[in-house]
Amino acid sequence: MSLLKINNLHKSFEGVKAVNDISITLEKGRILAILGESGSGKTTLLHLIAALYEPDSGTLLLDNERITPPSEKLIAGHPDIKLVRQDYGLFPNMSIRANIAYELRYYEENYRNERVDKLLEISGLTHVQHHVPRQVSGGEQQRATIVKAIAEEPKLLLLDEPFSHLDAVNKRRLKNEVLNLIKAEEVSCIFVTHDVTDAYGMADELLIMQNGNALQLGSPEEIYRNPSNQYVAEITGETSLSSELKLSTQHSELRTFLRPSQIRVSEKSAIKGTVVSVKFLGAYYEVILEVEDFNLKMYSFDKLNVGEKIGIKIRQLD
Ligand SMILES: Nc1ncnc2c1ncn2[C@@H]1O[C@H](COP(=O)(O)OP(=O)(O)OP(=O)(O)O)[C@@H](O)[C@H]1O
Repeated sequence: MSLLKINNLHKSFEGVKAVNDISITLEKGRILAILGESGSGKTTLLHLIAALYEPDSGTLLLDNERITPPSEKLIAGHPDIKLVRQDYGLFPNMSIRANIAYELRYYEENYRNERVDKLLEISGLTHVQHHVPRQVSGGEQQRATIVKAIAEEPKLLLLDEPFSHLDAVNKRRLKNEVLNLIKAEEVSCIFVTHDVTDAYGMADELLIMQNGNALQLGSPEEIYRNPSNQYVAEITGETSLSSELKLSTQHSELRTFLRPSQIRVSEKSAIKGTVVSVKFLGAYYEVILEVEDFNLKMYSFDKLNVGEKIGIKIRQLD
């Protein structure tokens, strides 16, 4: 069942089309990532969904009811939609527990205490509940901000660059924790990011934006395998080659891009290449191979040597 329906949404600022004719449907319980580089319109779209910006045109429905735009309300926003901004938004002098309890201040005390206990538990913050925000880590602050936002059980949680402050290890950990939180609370979620690795493993759906336009919407896997153009291919992962592929008539059906993982060593293959460079990347090596007039990027678990001639096979992604 669809929770959010956006049709032909437009928003311009002084002639700049920040959001240009965007349509999205989000099913209940799903997680959508909006991916785009700086200035592509991600934050504007999030603010339109949160009813914090006035759309120029288009419709927004939550559970089949129109999301009332700011011009028709005294206070902008929607009670069932919570937006978590890039700054943490915690009260600095209140404990983590008090920060979360504040969201439930209008509820009866017993319910409030029980709910806060549950939120602390599912966010793994029970042990730091009496600390003020500066006494906890960045990841813990971010989790506290997110549980504050879901305290009142919103239907839709919007996260603006939720992982941008964190180093790689903490980012991986927080992604798992946020995913568990969202699933435990059965909340639907839209988050924006400029880094596709934030979306992989977390988002059910992915929207690629550029200059206010929606370039492609689909599952991360579909888009990775079948990007609609070179830009989408590049923003969703590494590409092996950026110009037209004319390696062999046998492969003429291949698209104009290749993923490094499509290229495999095959001694018997008629396609031969020379290793130009080898980079150690931890679990694998990144190898640049000169094939005919092209430089192809591929991955190898075995160390290859610069100057070595190898045969390669190109496989389809789907
Ligand atoms: N309040 C505003 N007034 C004028 N122009 C704006 C305003 N908000 C956004 N814009 C413009 O709209 C376009 C989209 O901006 P937006 O902040 O939505 O992009 P973004 O993808 O979220 O970027 P970032 O990743 O840098 O946050 C940009 O060209 C931006 O300069």
